[in-house]
Amino acid sequence: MPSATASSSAEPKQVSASTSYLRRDHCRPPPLSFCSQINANIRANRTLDSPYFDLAGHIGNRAYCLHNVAYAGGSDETAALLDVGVKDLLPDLIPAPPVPPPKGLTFVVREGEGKHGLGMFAARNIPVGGLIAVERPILVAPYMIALQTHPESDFYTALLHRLSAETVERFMELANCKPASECDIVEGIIRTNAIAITLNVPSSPHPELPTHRGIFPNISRCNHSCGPNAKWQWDPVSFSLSLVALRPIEAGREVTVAYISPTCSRAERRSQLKEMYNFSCRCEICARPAAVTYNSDAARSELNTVWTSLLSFEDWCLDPTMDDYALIDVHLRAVSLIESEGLEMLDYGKHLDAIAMGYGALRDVEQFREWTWKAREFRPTDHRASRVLESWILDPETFPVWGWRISENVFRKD
Ligand SMILES: C[S@@+](CC[C@H](N)C(=O)[O-])C[C@H]1O[C@@H](n2cnc3c(N)ncnc32)[C@H](O)[C@@H]1O
Repeated sequence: MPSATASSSAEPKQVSASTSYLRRDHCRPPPLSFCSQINANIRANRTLDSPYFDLAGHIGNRAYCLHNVAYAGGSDETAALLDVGVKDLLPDLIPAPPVPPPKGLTFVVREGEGKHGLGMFAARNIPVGGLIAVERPILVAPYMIALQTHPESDFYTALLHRLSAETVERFMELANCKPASECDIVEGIIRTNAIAITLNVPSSPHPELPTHRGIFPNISRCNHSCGPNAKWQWDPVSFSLSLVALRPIEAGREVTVAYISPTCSRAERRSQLKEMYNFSCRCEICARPAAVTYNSDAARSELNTVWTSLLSFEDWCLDPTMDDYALIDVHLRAVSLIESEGLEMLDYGKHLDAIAMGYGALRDVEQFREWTWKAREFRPTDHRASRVLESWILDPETFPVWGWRISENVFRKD
């Protein structure tokens, strides 16, 4: 296993773009009982928004191809298993990432003290919003390919044959949390390291079509934390995944992401991680004493519903019977819970914006400036937004909803 890997040192061999088509009999539907089980799961999954999903129909209409993605001016290599229709919709040449990879060494991959195997560690101080890595996937496959009757591993082996020896070696060095009794090594590596990505293709009438999984040479090395200090950002146009800091990360600290939704209870999180990735989570949040965990579970459950129970800014502006601080207080509470739980991934920036906006609507110059500054600090790399926020700090009266909650309330109809 590599002991240290620089973000800028990956130089895989270039392979020419090519496509080969798989025989259609690879797409025979699975047995009925299996279909009903998958149908029930997909129909119940509200994020897929597919209440009438029919697996047999889905499989019957699918034909897959193996394809080497071609990148403009780049040396990255990606072997992809794609639905033929999806492949036809992708451009022949994928453009460069909108933001170039950070210059110099931002991380190293090494063993940590936590006995999590290898992990990513900050090689220098990284500010909030700082870019830690930008990478192209080594492999891409549809999220639903597990449903083929043809052994899944055959597809993956065919994909690996399309990559250079160095890239295959890097892939084979990735962690495998699956026992041999469950699947072969290649499939185990994919299931351990896959990150969900969405391709730029229309989702209707098959909402599951854009969803794929990608394996990344370094970013897949990130270990999990229930209070992660970084997040993934996938750009479907440039086929690139960025790793971005959610809090300042000191040099030498481990960079972590959340593999699962962090808003469920400690027990639920641990059971999901055990089932999906076969590990007992050793993150700082899980290691806290029982009394803290009790409050933490309650805080996460509250954060899970904060947006659904929230009144709108317009309603708050309109209703003179409502407390002036009703809306701001909800967002202040969310910010305090997020900070104590290390959950900046849960719309922290949106809560900061809402608080600043609320104080602006109340014409509270001091608080407006303070919270607009916090909102600006949370997204230092978004230069356009920073300029706008700075101009409002300098001259609050230029803020578009300045004073809307008081006196000449523009929403009030009477
Ligand atoms: C995607 S890999 C991460 C990189 C991996 N540590 C390596 O050596 O390549 C996922 C595996 O890392 C380990 N892991 C990740 N986060 C962990 C955590 N919070 N506690 C314990 N083990 C963890 C588990 O073995 C898990 O199956």
